[in-house]
Amino acid sequence: MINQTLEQILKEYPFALSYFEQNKLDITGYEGQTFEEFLDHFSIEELEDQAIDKEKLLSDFPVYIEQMQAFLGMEKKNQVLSMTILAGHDKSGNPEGFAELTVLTSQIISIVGPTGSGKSRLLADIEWAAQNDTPTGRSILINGETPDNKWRFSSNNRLVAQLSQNMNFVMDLTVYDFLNMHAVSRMVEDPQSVIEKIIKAANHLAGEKFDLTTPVTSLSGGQSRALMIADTAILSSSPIVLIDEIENAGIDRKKALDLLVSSDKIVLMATHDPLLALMADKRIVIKNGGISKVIETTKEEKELLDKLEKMDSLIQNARQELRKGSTLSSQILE
Ligand SMILES: Nc1ncnc2c1ncn2[C@@H]1O[C@H](COP(=O)(O)OP(=O)(O)OP(=O)(O)O)[C@@H](O)[C@H]1O
Repeated sequence: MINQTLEQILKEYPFALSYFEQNKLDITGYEGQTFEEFLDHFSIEELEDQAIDKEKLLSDFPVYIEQMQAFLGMEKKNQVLSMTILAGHDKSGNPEGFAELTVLTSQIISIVGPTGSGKSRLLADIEWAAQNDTPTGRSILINGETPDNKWRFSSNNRLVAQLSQNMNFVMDLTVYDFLNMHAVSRMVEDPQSVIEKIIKAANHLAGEKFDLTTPVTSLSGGQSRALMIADTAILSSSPIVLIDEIENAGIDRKKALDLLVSSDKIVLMATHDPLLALMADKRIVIKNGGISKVIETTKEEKELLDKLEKMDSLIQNARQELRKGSTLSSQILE
């Protein structure tokens, strides 16, 4: 907030105007400046004449905003706009090959590296919002600051939604019951329409269709994945989605990522799949437990991705034909 202009602050917190009024501060004409810049425009004489205590005004301001928010019942809950990883060290104790990495909402970051190199450890550091208290020594910032403890200790305010490879349901519910339970616990206004939206999105991702009456225990691996991704994108309050390998998930991976990104999530995925790795905006390369570098996906790689996607769809078609019991011919390459 301290870096926001007065105009931005008033847009977000209209009641801030009364703070300025109470303190007899006329901000007219200074809307494009920060509060500190505005206070800096007073001359020493003016500060003395008007008994303006700059330091106190600045430090009281966020407290006032917080108190007013709580009073008005509009506490900011899950507004995460960015996540920053501050470097730690690899398994041998050497510093990581980057200093800090900030990821914004709607960005996708892939994590690549050999088996056992520490991909899951990085995801776990993020999930736990590490504060130099895990084997890697990394720290995680949210919106540029040390995260509030609610992210670590509250079950309602989960920072991270994990989508892991195995999604085996053990409960005896229909898809409708499952979604309804989630919608009610999230206290959404119109559960019915949210449920409709999720099942539609899930079927858009899944190879074989299913409906609300299907018991969750009889969903295929791909269907349950699709359901969880749609549920996470549409109903979960967690701003960060961590995906551990979705290569063989039997879903349309591109559509799945598009859906998550369109819901303003920060998406990080550990993967060995070139298609997924290149769909990301950046990729983190892990070696020996440390991030050795962060690569921005190049224009050439994005062009290559187009070609790889075409090759991939040929393979998918071949797979589809085999499933149907067809005999394959070189025609599938056309
Ligand atoms: N910087 C580090 N310092 C100390 N231990 C680490 C570090 N990074 C990872 N480890 C440990 O190394 C082991 C392997 O890491 P991890 O399971 O994250 O690898 P992975 O890349 O996810 O492997 P896979 O691809 O097989 O899933 C874990 O026990 C993890 O806690």
